[in-house]
Amino acid sequence: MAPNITTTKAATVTAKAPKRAYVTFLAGNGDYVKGVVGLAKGLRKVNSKYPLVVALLPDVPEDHRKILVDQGCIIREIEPVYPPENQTQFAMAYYVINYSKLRIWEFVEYSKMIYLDGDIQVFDNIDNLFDMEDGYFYAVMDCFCEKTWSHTPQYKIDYCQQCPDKVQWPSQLGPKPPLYFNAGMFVYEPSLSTYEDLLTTLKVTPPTPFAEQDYLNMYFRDIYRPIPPTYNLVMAMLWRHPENIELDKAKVVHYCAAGSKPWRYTGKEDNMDREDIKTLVAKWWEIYDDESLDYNNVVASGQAAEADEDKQSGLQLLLAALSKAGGFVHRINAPSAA
Ligand SMILES: O=c1ccn([C@@H]2O[C@H](COP(=O)(O)OP(=O)(O)O)[C@@H](O)[C@H]2O)c(=O)[nH]1
Ligand SMILES: OC[C@H]1O[C@H](O[C@@H]2[C@@H](O)[C@H](O)[C@@H](O)[C@H](O)[C@@H]2O)[C@H](O)[C@@H](O)[C@H]1O
Ligand SMILES: [Mn+2]
Repeated sequence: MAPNITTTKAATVTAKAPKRAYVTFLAGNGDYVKGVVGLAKGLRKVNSKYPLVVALLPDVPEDHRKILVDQGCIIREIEPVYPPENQTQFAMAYYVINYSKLRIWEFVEYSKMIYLDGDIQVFDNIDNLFDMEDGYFYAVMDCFCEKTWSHTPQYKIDYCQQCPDKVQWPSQLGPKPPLYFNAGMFVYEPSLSTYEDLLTTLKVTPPTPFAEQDYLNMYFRDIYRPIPPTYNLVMAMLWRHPENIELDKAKVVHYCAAGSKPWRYTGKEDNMDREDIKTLVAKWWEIYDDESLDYNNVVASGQAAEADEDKQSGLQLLLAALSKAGGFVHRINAPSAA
């Protein structure tokens, strides 16, 4: 029921709500900044209630930082984190910088955060994930079928957690690997004690091909809870396990397959000429190119709407005062009695 013109002062003082935010990671002076701009605009398009924090390495240039601030991002410079000296061949050489993601556990001004890679786009609102039960690490299960996994026993025997009944795990290989998540998207709670322990444990953990993704899976294996693939569509699932995917239900798309980064897309790599990939890349560019989603335009249009609202409410106040002077009070905005 709409209030009449007299208003009452809010008497209650609300307790400070725990702060929540999305967070991503940016390194280097290359084109991943486009991924982060796209992510910031995508979160705005789905009307997320929470800001996007960008944890960035010192090598991110000033002009890229300004682009991100102009898109409403909160930028936080972090120091790199390197794994112990090792001879490991990472699945991708640049994965070594991904250990720096661990710094986001230090952002304890936030009670809960959702980490999203810069090559992720959010096409539907996922703010609900912040309300999941505390004390767990939530992420989507990965797939072992791409050749990036060729170093693993599961790849060699054609075993994948996405279809555990296809190939039985042979007992001679020891226990079946625990559920394994993709570290491009996860829901977590920043904590200084966890942060310190992550860095201390890293010093004595030999690095492995999927770098911080392997490490996070090892570290959080006891509190990891899988969430549906709608929250992180790992691109290779489209051709590896289409039976597990409902593309039109994908809320979050992870452009992690080789050649799928929208801002570098040529369509030449394996699987990149698929119609669904072309559509997903086009959907990413639609958001990236949409100027109405630019932070400054959204603020400006919000200010215009506010000014218009003020004008409207000023007019209504005047009308009400006039009608009161005439002996009766208009109920403002009151829906006409049915
Ligand atoms: O040169 C780089 C490489 C990686 N990243 C960040 O690290 C994340 C993980 O790398 P990537 O997504 O390429 O790994 P993938 O998911 O494709 O294995 C990226 O999404 C970016 O947020 C970056 O900022 N600059
Ligand atoms: O540093 C290791 C990276 O490992 C993961 O990417 C992989 C993984 O998804 C494989 O399963 C795919 O086959 C592969 O294409 C993809 O690059 C994370 O997405 C990324 O954030 C980061 O942790
Ligand atoms: Mn990624």
